[in-house]
Amino acid sequence: MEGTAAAPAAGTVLNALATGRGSAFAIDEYTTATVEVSTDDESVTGEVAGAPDADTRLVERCVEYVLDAHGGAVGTPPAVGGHVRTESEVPMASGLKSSSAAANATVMATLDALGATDRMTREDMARLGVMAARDAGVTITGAFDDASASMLGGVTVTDNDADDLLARDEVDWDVLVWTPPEQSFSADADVERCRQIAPMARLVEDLALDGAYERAMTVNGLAFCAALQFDTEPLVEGLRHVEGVSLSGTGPSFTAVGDRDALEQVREYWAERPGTTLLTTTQTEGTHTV
Ligand SMILES: Nc1ncnc2c1ncn2[C@@H]1O[C@H](COP(=O)(O)OP(=O)(O)O)[C@@H](O)[C@H]1O
Ligand SMILES: O=C(O)C1=C[C@@H](OP(=O)(O)O)[C@@H](O)[C@H](O)C1
Repeated sequence: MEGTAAAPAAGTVLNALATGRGSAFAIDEYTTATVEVSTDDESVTGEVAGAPDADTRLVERCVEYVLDAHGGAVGTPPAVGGHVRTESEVPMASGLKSSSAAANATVMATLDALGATDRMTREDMARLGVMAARDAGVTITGAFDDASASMLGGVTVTDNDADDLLARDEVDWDVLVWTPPEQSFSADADVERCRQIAPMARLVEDLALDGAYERAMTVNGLAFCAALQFDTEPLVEGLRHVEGVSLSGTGPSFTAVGDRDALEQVREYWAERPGTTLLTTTQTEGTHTV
């Protein structure tokens, strides 16, 4: 029994490391998971296409959680083990929510393999991936902001302490992403410095809950570049042409949002920097079976 699902990456409106409240928006770049479940082999294994040394504990834990909850729900005999393989357009540990996309795709693909996608709401599928991310140690707050944006599509605002969805909205932006060649694992972020800018994070939250996402993400970008010691110059370059520009997550990627012509101009600055630039769009459908 095999199932496949694709989950979008996301960019940041509000990084949750300061207050536990975060906001993110889905973008049209995907991680795909294919899961084969077994009724006799109890092992759960994982692989990442093109990255033989990648840490597969997150996606294996996702398969285990779904099998525990629903392995016996549909077929007899029950599914007791499985193998997951992910393929990704999303660079790992670059601030573009590769972990949330991998978890969401794996949870939904496992349910698909069991013929059980109607047994959980999509919000709860995202919560299961968050539990797995906490177990695997790849997150600070659980990152329900990123997980919910990737699972539901559009923009979400969340309370990551309670895994509570405070708001969801749909936006239609072009999105420019600059990804420097370095990696920055969320689990290694300087949380103490982030907490010191909590008053700014609360302002960003108010703006996001009022629907002023672009202004919100720009304030987020200035505040978190300061806290996490990233260069603010990419933000200043972006603000010449668009209203929304930020460091994404704990970096090192930056995103800018607006219309295509303006983003083409920003791309000229960002393309001078090491790494890659990508023009994409927001995504409203969220995670889906393939
Ligand atoms: N395609 C994938 N397949 C399996 N696990 C993945 C995949 N992408 C990311 N991960 C997991 O997520 C971790 C990176 O998470 P994180 O540091 O939060 O980066 P990001 O900001 O991209 O989410 C990786 O070490 C790995 O455990
Ligand atoms: O681990 C976490 O709790 C978080 C990591 C950050 O994202 P990245 O994983 O993209 O760095 C941040 O934006 C998010 O709000 C919470």
